[in-house]
Amino acid sequence: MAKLNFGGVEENVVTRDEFPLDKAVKTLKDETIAVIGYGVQGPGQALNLKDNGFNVIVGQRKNSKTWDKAVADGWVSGETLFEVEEAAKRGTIIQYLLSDAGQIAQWETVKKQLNPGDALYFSHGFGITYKDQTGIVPPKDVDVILVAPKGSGTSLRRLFVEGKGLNSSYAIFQDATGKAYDRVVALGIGVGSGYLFETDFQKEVYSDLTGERGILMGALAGVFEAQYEVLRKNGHSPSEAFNETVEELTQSLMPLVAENGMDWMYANCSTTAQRGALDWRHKFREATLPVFDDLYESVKTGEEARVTIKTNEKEDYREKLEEELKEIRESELWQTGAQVRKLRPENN
Ligand SMILES: NC(=O)C1=CN([C@@H]2O[C@H](COP(=O)(O)OP(=O)(O)OC[C@H]3O[C@@H](n4cnc5c(N)ncnc54)[C@H](O)[C@@H]3O)[C@@H](O)[C@H]2O)C=CC1
Ligand SMILES: CC(=O)[C@](C)(O)C(=O)O
Ligand SMILES: [Mg+2]
Ligand SMILES: [Mg+2]
Repeated sequence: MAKLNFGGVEENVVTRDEFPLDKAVKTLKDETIAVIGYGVQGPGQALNLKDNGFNVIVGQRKNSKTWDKAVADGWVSGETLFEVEEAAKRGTIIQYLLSDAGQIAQWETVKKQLNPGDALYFSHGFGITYKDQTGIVPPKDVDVILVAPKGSGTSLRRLFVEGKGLNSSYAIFQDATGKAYDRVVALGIGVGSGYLFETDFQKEVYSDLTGERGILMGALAGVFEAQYEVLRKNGHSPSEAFNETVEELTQSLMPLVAENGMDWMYANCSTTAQRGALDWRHKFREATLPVFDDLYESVKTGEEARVTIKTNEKEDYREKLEEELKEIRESELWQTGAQVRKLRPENN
């Protein structure tokens, strides 16, 4: 493990130089990795591990869309693709990648298949941290570890195919075998992480729930809508409002931030933009800080977990979700977006 300096703060991280892929493969050469669940993270992690030379099988409910997706991706029924229970039985490392609500529903089944010395792996601290609500309490004789890729499973796979990668956090909740560290790091490198930073299950879930409800998804969508509305009610066309709110951000400015930081993006904009943005930055920070404080509190008290579990365990969850996404998709803002995307030079 290396200590690296992040803006003046030292952190424990694991890099690929220190723990190369061949070392990871060697570490897990006698293990069978059972990836349980083939939704978003499942395919990304399972396929990356397989292509990196690990022994991988997939566990998924038969007669489901995702079973068919696994078959289409090359997993073979009875050889590398099994029902959840059978895969959990065969695995020595159980990657528990059902949806967080699905993990609650399947826990008794999976728990029965855990043998002493196995490793139970999560990509989220949710099940363990909110154990009072999830009932997920692993037996004492298994390792309990976490690798949480900081992004969608879709990006994890896409970037891997392009020879790039996402960063992930890793954590050890329980080290029953004395091998938990080697196992978790080998898996983190195996799923295609760039570097691994250390965390614990609680910090992972608190930061992740804050991030996705905040700037990564919730705040992003809300702030887009607010600015778009102000432009529209002041007589600007949909094209003008969308380009000035979304398109310029995703196509021009965020790639600059990704490449070289916020100051560099500012440096590549006009002096007029710089002056105004530098002033308004403070006002936006002050306006949103209390909302972020509320959000963090709601995560910490378990309220966010409660709401998530309650809605996600309903039978018609997927249908209800689709209705809400449809409302966004069919709004003027995002319909304009669809039209604008078609008109990008590379798309026509
Ligand atoms: N979506 C993502 O890219 C990310 C997800 N994670 C974490 O990874 C884990 C997996 O998440 P996703 O891939 O998004 O899950 P998902 O919502 O795509 O579902 C995964 C699988 O769970 C199965 N499933 C759901 N309910 C079930 C039930 N009651 N019984 C049996 N199977 C059931 C589905 O068929 C699907 O194959 C979660 O802990 C999540 O928080 C972490 C980082 C990013
Ligand atoms: C993609 C990711 O890391 C999220 C947003 O936290 C999630 O899908 O849960
Ligand atoms: Mg998340
Ligand atoms: Mg996340």
